[in-house]
Amino acid sequence: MTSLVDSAAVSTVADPVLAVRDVRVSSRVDGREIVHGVSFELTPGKVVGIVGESGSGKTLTCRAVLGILPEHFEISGGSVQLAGQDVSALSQAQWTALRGSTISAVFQDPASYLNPSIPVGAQLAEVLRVKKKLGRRAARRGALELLDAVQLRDPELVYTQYAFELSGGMLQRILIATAIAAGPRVLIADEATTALDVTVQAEILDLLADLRERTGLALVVVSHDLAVVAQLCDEVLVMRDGEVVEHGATTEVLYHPRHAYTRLLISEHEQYGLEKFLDRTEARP
Ligand SMILES: Nc1ncnc2c1ncn2[C@@H]1O[C@H](COP(=O)(O)OP(=O)(O)OP(=O)(O)O)[C@@H](O)[C@H]1O
Repeated sequence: MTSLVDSAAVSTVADPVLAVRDVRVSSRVDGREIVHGVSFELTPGKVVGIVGESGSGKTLTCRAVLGILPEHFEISGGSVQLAGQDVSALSQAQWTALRGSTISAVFQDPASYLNPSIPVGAQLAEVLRVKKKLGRRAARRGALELLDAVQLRDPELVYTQYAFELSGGMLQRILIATAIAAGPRVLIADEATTALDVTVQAEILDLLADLRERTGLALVVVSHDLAVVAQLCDEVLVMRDGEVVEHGATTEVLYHPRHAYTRLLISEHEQYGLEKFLDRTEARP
């Protein structure tokens, strides 16, 4: 049987799956620009991190890339190319088709994305029915396989459970399973581990690293936590007040920060044990 999870072949061609070029986001109400030009590229299996304090524009950047900006914001400059396609030309229907199957996202607070009155397995199976056009039995089988892939013990039991019966870490795994159900090439994780305790957070980060390794999934990891980025990302963008103040290889940015703001973020994180993650990053081939 072909595995749903492993079927996304790792491309050997390093064409970017996502190319964000000088993206600007402005308010439609007063024309004020809030995000002042963000650029980065993702090739298969690459992980880019976006860090910065609250309100620096990380989420608006992600929403711009996902085509889900709040109503009173618009992309006012630059371009987003997804799998070679300029997204500004997409209709709503085309966007709906791409979301899930090419680009997907997980956010903080997984419980709010699940229906409390339907077992989580049925919700996951529904995604497979809609997005992958699977029949009822194949969708159930696929859902169980995904629950297993996100390392939930006893997928058969979890399949039948409701959101309120599951811990935050389990719910986040289910959200990740849902997000990768249609085999996207890019996953945006926006503060996806922020609400979790440190041990569970580390497990979820390992899971994302494992998915990237096995499926070539490219990731955008948004976090106010530099340690998260240090653990997972090849490249990092540091944002402040809607501006990218520094962008480079993670080890460069974290070991040789050029901008005073990056140095400040690092010094604030030292008390939380950033060095531990930096060691891991350095050890990576
Ligand atoms: N729906 C919205 N309505 C009005 N202003 C918004 C909205 N979303 C974001 N903003 C404003 O845009 C700016 C950037 O916000 P954004 O959510 O992108 O920041 P962030 O870096 O993701 O912060 P956080 O870590 O708190 O999520 C902030 O000044 C914020 O107040």
